[in-house]
Amino acid sequence: MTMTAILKVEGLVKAYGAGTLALKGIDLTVEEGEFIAVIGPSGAGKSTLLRCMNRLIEPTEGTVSFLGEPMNGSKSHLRRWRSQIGMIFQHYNLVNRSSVLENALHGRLGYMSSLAGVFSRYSEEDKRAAIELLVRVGLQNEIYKRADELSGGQKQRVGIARALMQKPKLILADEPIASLDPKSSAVVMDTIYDNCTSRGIACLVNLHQVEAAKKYATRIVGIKGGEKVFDGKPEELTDEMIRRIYEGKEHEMRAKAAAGA
Ligand SMILES: Nc1ncnc2c1ncn2[C@@H]1O[C@H](COP(=O)(O)OP(=O)(O)OP(=O)(O)O)[C@@H](O)[C@H]1O
Repeated sequence: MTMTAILKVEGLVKAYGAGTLALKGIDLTVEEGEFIAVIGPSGAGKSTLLRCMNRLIEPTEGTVSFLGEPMNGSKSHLRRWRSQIGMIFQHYNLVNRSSVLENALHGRLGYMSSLAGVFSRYSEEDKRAAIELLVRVGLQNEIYKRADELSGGQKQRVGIARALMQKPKLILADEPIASLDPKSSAVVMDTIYDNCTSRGIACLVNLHQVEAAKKYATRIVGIKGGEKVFDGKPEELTDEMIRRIYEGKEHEMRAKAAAGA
């Protein structure tokens, strides 16, 4: 049986202005059911890669295809594309003065007409689904609180519920636990992992923490200086390879591995 590629990146190059070549020709395919961790030192290009995948950043060269279809750059295509890819951010990107429930419902915006979206006219079905998801991520007592009343770990779980509300085929998470303490990090990673695997959602997550990558990922991709230097199973990621990926920035890896342990 051949697996369907969810997302395919070919020859991806990103230059910021004239000076910085952040990605130097990356090829990467995300298959159905995969939970991929992208690791690498700061400045390696992890965020740039993920943002090119969702077209938050325009690649300089190369193609990105989603479910076999290359992104054509039109507004309607971009809208449809983004509605099927859930995003989870390091700093949560919630609307602070809105309720937890409203923030989760924002995941439906990509599927609504602009007018219904402007007036937040969510269907009863969407509201029930949002409440169900918020219960599932452990926020049953926070549903009507304002987002800014929550702890970091709780905010990130709202971010997860919002992404799941899109009923996405793929979730892209950009350092989802970089701002969290170890205990909240574990809860957030468990929540992402359980929900993606039980719903058949592929996931690609940028992580600083090598330990967390090894614990959750079905596949690990190592990025260094804008190039893919490792792509394999967690058990194939040797200490020597980890040293190579973080060469010259070992302090970062150790500090962050400890935080993720
Ligand atoms: N908007 C930008 N303008 C110019 N250069 C940028 C911009 N964003 C990123 N860069 C540069 O591109 C390179 C890759 O950055 P990127 O943020 O993708 O790395 P990263 O691996 O995600 O790092 P971190 O773990 O610190 O977030 C770095 O050299 C960075 O300085």
